[in-house]
Amino acid sequence: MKRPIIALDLPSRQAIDDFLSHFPKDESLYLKVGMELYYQEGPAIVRYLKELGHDIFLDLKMHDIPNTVERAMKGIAGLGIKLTNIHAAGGKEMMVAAVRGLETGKPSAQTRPQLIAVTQLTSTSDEQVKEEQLIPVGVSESAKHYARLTHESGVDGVVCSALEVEAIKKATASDFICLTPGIRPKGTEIGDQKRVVTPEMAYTIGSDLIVVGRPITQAENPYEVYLTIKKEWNGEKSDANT
Ligand SMILES: O=c1ccn([C@@H]2O[C@H](COP(=O)(O)O)[C@@H](O)[C@H]2O)c(=O)[nH]1
Repeated sequence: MKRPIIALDLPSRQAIDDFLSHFPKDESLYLKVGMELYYQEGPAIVRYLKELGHDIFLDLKMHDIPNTVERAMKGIAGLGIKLTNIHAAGGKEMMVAAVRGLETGKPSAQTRPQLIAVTQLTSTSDEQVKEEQLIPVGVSESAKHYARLTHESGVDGVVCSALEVEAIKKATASDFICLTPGIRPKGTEIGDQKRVVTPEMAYTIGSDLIVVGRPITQAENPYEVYLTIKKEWNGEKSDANT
């Protein structure tokens, strides 16, 4: 069964321990360590979560000059993470350098972590793309364009909204990874996200991976909500939908 990736947008190891105490100890989770946690706890938090038996998506969204990104990727390639990311807006040269950094930095016995690039953040609206980024084609076309550049750079996939998955796979390849945040079960608060779908829609559309944060981390019973989302994301009817 596919696992939704849980975004651990929490401030400390103590907060993580409290959160994970809601889950059975022997359940292996796919966890996202993002900027909030990594900037507080550093690489030790990744090693800690791995020791507990979890898989890690290290979401640092690197966006800098190619040399800096290559060296940073080289540094994280040995952490044993499954997946990490960059911003496609950094350009092809930067994306190629990121892949090279992961390849040269990985321990020889390991496969390199998968790399994906953010196209347009799921918190970005069509208006914002047109008015603030001065991209007249709008958010969906812009996301598709960045996905093409990402594919041409030898990167494994993209972060996009599930709303763009079909067009992106058509423009790249069916096995090009589409990871989609902006997941909101029916009736939950959207917050700052703009391009959202339910877990069930993400399943129907064909997202390869979904990331869910606040609907799980801020729930009264996180494990129950996690299981409901996991069911829907695997195409099973959940009680919430019957
Ligand atoms: O386009 C993007 C890229 C990354 N994210 C990250 O996903 C989670 C979503 O959290 P929610 O609480 O479910 O909104 C968060 O960690 C973001 O940094 C994204 O939302 N959109």
